[in-house]
Amino acid sequence: MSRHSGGTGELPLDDEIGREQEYVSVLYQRLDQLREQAASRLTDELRTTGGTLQARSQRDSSVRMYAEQVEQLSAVENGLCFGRLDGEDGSRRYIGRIGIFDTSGDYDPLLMDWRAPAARPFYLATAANPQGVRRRRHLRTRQRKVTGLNDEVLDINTASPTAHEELTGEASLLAALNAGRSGRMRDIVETIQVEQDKIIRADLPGVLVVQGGPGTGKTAVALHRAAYLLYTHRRELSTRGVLLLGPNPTFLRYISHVLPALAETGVLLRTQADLFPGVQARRAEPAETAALKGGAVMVEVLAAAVRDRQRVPDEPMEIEVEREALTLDPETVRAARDRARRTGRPHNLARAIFDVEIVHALAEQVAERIGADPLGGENLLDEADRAEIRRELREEPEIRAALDELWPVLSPQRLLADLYADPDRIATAAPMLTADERALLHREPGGWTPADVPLLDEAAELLGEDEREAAALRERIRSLQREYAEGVLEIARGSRSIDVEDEADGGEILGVTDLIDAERLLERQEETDRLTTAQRAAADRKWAFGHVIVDEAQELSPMAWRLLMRRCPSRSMTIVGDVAQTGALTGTRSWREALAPYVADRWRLTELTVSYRTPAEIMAVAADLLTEIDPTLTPPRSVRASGVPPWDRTVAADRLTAELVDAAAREAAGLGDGRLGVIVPAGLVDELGATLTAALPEAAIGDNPELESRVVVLTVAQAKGLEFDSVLVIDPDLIVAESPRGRSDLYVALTRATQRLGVLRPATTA
Ligand SMILES: Nc1ncnc2c1ncn2[C@@H]1O[C@H](COP(=O)(O)OP(=O)(O)OP(=O)(O)O)[C@@H](O)[C@H]1O
Repeated sequence: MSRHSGGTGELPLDDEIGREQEYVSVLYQRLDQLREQAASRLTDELRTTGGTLQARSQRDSSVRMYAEQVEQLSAVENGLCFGRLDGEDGSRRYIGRIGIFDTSGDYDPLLMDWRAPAARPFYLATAANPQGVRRRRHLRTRQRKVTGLNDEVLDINTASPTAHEELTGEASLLAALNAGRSGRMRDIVETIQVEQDKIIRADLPGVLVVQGGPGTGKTAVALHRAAYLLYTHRRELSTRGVLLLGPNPTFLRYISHVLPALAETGVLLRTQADLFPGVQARRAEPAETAALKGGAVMVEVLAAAVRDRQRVPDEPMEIEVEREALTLDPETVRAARDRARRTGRPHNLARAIFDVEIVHALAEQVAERIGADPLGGENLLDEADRAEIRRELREEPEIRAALDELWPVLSPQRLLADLYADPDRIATAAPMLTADERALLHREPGGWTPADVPLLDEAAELLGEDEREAAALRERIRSLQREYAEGVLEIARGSRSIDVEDEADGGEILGVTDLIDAERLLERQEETDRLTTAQRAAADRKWAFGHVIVDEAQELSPMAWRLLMRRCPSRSMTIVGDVAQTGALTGTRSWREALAPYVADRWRLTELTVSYRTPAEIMAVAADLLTEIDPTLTPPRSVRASGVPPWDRTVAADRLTAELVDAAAREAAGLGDGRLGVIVPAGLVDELGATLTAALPEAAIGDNPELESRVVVLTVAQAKGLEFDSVLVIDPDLIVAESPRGRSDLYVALTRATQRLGVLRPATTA
């Protein structure tokens, strides 16, 4: 394989770039036309009023379609076209982020979507297996300008002996890997590698596990797979949606630009904390409590907690109805409870049965009293009279209060808050836990933790939906619709629309936002649901996604797996993670164990083996640690060396802060346009963060730090999945000591750098 970063051997480089520029300029002209068309159609649709219900519904779909088109066409502006394939048969195909056709002629493809089957040789063709390709060309562009190109001629006879045969587009790949980091993840669409492509394009059905060491591109692959699946299975997935679950909000922000840049806006990005609609779980709690709540034992605890709310009184209960005393004895209540339980319905739905039984028993008492024959004959009331008595009793406030006390209708939040707040309730529901464990569950109400979310979901299943839940869903949908309507207007305003031109021409046509505001647009959309699938899915706890992708999946607890499986009854899932990086106590060390309860052994394992992030010098340090974590695990192979050996310095404990400030300032000065990550023990983050921000005002710190800052101070939990050009790891021994899976945490910390790593440790005084 021969490669040319300059000329192609056919034309001088400048001429070749000039020719590519002509082609790329045509593509951008077409992109502009398409965007303007979509924007003007959107504006037209928004102006349309009235009509039949069907006409309105049609218009609403058009509004959504054109709004999405405008967004997508704007998102692919950068790097629209990045490659070219020259076939052995003389054919030429340009590859890019979306497909563009020549509508003036025969609908020839001007640009082929990278996900189209015919674009695949761009990623797979090698000199040994050229797949009909003579030459692969990578085009480099800045904004709309072609700035360079790299060619690979796929000819086994001229293949360079020094080239890595397993890498495709090596020069472009290395350029991407060595580029400074920006604090936002970038897509890898220009340089996807063979082992990654196979995962991205794997079949939709079934559970696919992607195991790979740090920096092997798991997150990148997960995101590109989402884009590929939406393109290839658009019809199935556009109605059910795709969920991508990530470990924390900082991580989601880090990856949030990738899918839009691939023209895909339909994927719902969420953390576990956000998976119960209406709850934002931001409360903190100790790792042991979270671990306990994540354990499968909580299924039993919650079931018992629900049963505990179905009460049988110890003594007969007196209920006064219109100055007459009725009595509910424990046997009657027990019989009603058993009957309601035997229906197998969720608690809130079984309440109706319980009510019928109790009211029936009380009505019999009333009937006995008022229908008794003074002559000692049969009761004088017939069935119709008794039915009337039951109807009246059901309306009696005293009786309703008694029923509410014995079998209250509960929301998941109520059940869980009451349980946590009361040691007696915990003791009744959790006899299988130790006293210490039970004490961990006890807490005052006020907010939810991420570990509570799967429990709320479990509780919702046990309790069943009640009217309030349905009403809350309607309200959430309405508020989302309002946001959506505002979003559409933003797009119409932001796009280059005909309104502006018309006005410039002195025309009288009003701009779209003069004609309608978000509230009115919302009203017009009331009858039909115009939300995107992702938005509706986010609002609805029971939504069944078409595909679920989990990143950092090793962190999920058994309770979180249960929740996720409920959201994906089709079991079409991509599970991405690294069992060597597990930080959570209830996280998994074995995919088999985690998945067995749901799919037995019906899942496929794929592995990524090459680290694109971590240079060989840093990987060697991490590999030693990996052997300590689990000698059977193999570290990934680094794709490159940086030539910079990592350093590891021990300093006097009282000098740690000063040395950190010096090292951070030194690293920051040499960063160029890159980023520095300072990873510190959770127990020191406030103290060291404060010192560092005082010395380096550009440093960011906090629960959800700004990753685009040049220097970011974070804990390992926050750094999960992220990367920086240069990384400082502070007090590794404390990182190990303070966390339940300490060495795995340190492994994560040591593998975040793309170029340079330094470790600072305080000397022990012993
Ligand atoms: N084919 C590729 N071309 C260019 N860059 C790539 C490629 N594959 C991976 N990378 C880059 O390597 C880095 C690591 O990728 P990613 O974050 O997806 O790895 P990961 O396996 O999820 O890592 P971790 O387990 O540490 O979270 C990213 O900067 C990503 O863009």
